[in-house]
Amino acid sequence: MKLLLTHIKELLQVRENCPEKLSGKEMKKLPTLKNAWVFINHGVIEDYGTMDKMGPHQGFKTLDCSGKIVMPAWCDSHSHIVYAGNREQEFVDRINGLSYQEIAEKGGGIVNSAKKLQKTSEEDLYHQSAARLEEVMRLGTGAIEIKSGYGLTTEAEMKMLRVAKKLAEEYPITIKTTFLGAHAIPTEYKGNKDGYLDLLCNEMLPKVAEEKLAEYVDIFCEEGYFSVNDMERILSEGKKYNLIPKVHVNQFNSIGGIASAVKHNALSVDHLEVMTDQDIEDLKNCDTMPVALPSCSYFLGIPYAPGRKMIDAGLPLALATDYNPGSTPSGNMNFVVATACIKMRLTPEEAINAATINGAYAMGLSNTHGSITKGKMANLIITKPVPSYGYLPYAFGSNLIDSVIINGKEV
Ligand SMILES: N=CN[C@@H](CCC(=O)O)C(=O)O
Ligand SMILES: [Zn+2]
Repeated sequence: MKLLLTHIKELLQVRENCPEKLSGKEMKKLPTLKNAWVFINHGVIEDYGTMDKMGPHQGFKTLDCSGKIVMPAWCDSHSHIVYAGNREQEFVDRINGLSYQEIAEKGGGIVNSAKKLQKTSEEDLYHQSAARLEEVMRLGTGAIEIKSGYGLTTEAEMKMLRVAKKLAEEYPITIKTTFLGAHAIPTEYKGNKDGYLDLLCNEMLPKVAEEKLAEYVDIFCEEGYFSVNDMERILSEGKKYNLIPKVHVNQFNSIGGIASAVKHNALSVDHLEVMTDQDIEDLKNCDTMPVALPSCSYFLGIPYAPGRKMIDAGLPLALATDYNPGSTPSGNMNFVVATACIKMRLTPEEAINAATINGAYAMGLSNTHGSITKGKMANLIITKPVPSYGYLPYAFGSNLIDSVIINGKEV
C-alpha cells in the first residue's frame, strides 16, 4: 500500500544518515523539514522532501497534513504490559501512607501480580494485554519491549512470553521480548533466594532459550530483591544462550549494579532514580544506554532520574514508560516525554530524541526505527494542528495526536 502525506507543517527527526544513538550535546539537535511531504510504500519510508520539490505522485491515497506535525512513532524500550488484573488496592494503601517497599514486604507488589497471573488463563492474559497494546499504539507507540517477570514459575513465565510473542504476530507494532524471571523472590522461595536462582538458571533460562521466547535478559538489582552477585550470575548464565542484558538498577538504592551491567555489555540500564557521581562516571564511553522512566517516579512519588545531569555529563539517555500494574499503570509516551521536560529539565528536542532514536537503540532497533530515514519502517505520529513541536510536552495533559501510522497503515 502506498500513502503520501503532504503539506506537513513540520516533519521531525529527519536524518539522511541516522546515528544509532545520540549523547550529550547531540541530543539538543532535532533536525526538521518545514512544509514537507513523506511518501510511504509497503510499510517503509521511501522518500521525503519539501513541498516545493515534490514530484508528481498520483494514483494512491494522499493525506493533507496542513497545520500538523509528523514525527517518528515513539519507541518504548521498557514495559511490562503482559500482566493480569491490577493493583488498585495498593494504590490506595500508598495514599494512606504505606511505601512501595512496605507493601512488598507485606506480600503485595510483584508477588501479588504473580499470584493473579498464575491463575489467569493464557487466553485471558492475551486479551487483557492486547487491550493495553492497542491503547499504546493509539497513543503513538510504534515499537515496544515487553518483559516477563509476573510469572515467577517456569510455566507462568513461559505463558507471559508466549503471550508477548502472539501479540507480536497479531499486531503491526514491533515487539521485543525480555526474560525477567529474576523480578522478585516468589513466596515459595522466601528465605531461599539461591534455590530460586538455581531454578532460573537450570530450568527457566534453558526453556526460554529453547523456545526462542526472548532476546534479552533482565534482573531487578535492588536491596530486598537481587544483589549485584545475583545479577552477575544471571547475566553470565544468560550469555550462554545469547541473551543480551537489559537490567533494572538504581531504582531505590545505588548498590553497584551499573558498573556490573556495563561490564556485561548491557544494552540498557533502566530506572536510575538514585545515581551517584560514580554511577554516571561508569556509564561514560560504553555502549550501554541509560533509560529513565519518569512516569514511575510520578506515580510512586520517588526521585526522577537526574536526566539533566546525565546529559550534561555527555551521556546518552532514553525515555520509556515502564507500563506495569504496580509502579506505572500507564503506557502513555506523550506523558513520559512531557514529564521528562517538566520534572527532569530535558528540552523538547532532548526528550523527543530520547523517546525515538535512543529508545530504538535500547531495543536493538536503530536500523529500522526512531527517525524519518529512507528505508526505515513507516511508523509515524500525525498530530492535530499545533503551533510547534515544543507545544507537545508543554500542553502535557492534552491529546494532541490526530492519527498513528504503524507499518504504513493507520491504526
Ligand atoms: N521495579 C521493578 N519492577 C517494576 C515494577 C514492578 C511492580 O511493582 O509490579 C518496575 O520496573 O517499576
Ligand atoms: Zn520495569
